[in-house]
Amino acid sequence: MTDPQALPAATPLLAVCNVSVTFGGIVALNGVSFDMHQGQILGLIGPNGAGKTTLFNCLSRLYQPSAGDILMEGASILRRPPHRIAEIGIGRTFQNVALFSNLSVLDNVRIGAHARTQSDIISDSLRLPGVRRGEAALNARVDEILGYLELGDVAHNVVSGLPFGTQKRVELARALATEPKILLLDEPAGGLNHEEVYALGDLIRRIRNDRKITVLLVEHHMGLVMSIADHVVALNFGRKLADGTPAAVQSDPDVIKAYLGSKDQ
Ligand SMILES: Nc1ncnc2c1ncn2[C@@H]1O[C@H](COP(=O)(O)OP(=O)(O)OP(=O)(O)O)[C@@H](O)[C@H]1O
Repeated sequence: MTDPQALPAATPLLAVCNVSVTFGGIVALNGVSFDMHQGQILGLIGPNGAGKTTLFNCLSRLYQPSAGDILMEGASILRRPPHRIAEIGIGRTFQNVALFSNLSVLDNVRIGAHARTQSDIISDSLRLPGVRRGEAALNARVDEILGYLELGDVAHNVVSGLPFGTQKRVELARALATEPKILLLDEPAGGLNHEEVYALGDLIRRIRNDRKITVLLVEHHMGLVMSIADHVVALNFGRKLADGTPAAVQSDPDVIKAYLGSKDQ
């Protein structure tokens, strides 16, 4: 967990600084900047093609910006490969659920927890005392998270047989098992019904409140974003259009115009 005391008050947990991304001739992001502070839920919105996924992919290190920087606790993350972002406290979920579908819920969550262990193959195979202690701590962490997300009853079920909404919770559990400081959620409401979206909003808020995890939410479901975000950043055509409280962004004339000109809700 981030200790807010550890950072100077003015240092954001995450800073997106003038980030641009081009694909051939297409400018997907054009000089986008914003800060995220510890404990915030930040909603990233914008009509189709605005650049949300591109930015999300830069944060999770799948894309490399052509200009600009992304700082986590003041240090650039841009030389870090995607499989090493968990080490610095960035966890993520995927739009269409990316679990090991033939493995159990428990094994999927253990894989997330392993991303944070210090063990290596030699000490693992020798079963050194430090490894055994690490395993016990890992098992306790996984059990706690399964309980927290009410997945205990399906812990030994194979993921592919579970309803989509449950699979999404397993993905969240796997991301939480990496003990993130920031959780990046890519359209978590996609494919969920009304009740499930409501429960998801409640869960995201609880995760922030109970576990002190900062959340970045890329989401088309405006009701969800506006009900749980403390801060909203709106993009359009790769540029930042607005940045402020949900109420301020929702009533921003440029945001209204961008949405009225699109097929989004
Ligand atoms: N891999 C890629 N190659 C070429 N162009 C891309 C690529 N990814 C995104 N783009 C383009 O970059 C722009 C931003 O796309 P992006 O997917 O980031 O928008 P978005 O806001 O996530 O849209 P949506 O809400 O529809 O998912 C669009 O013009 C898109 O066509």
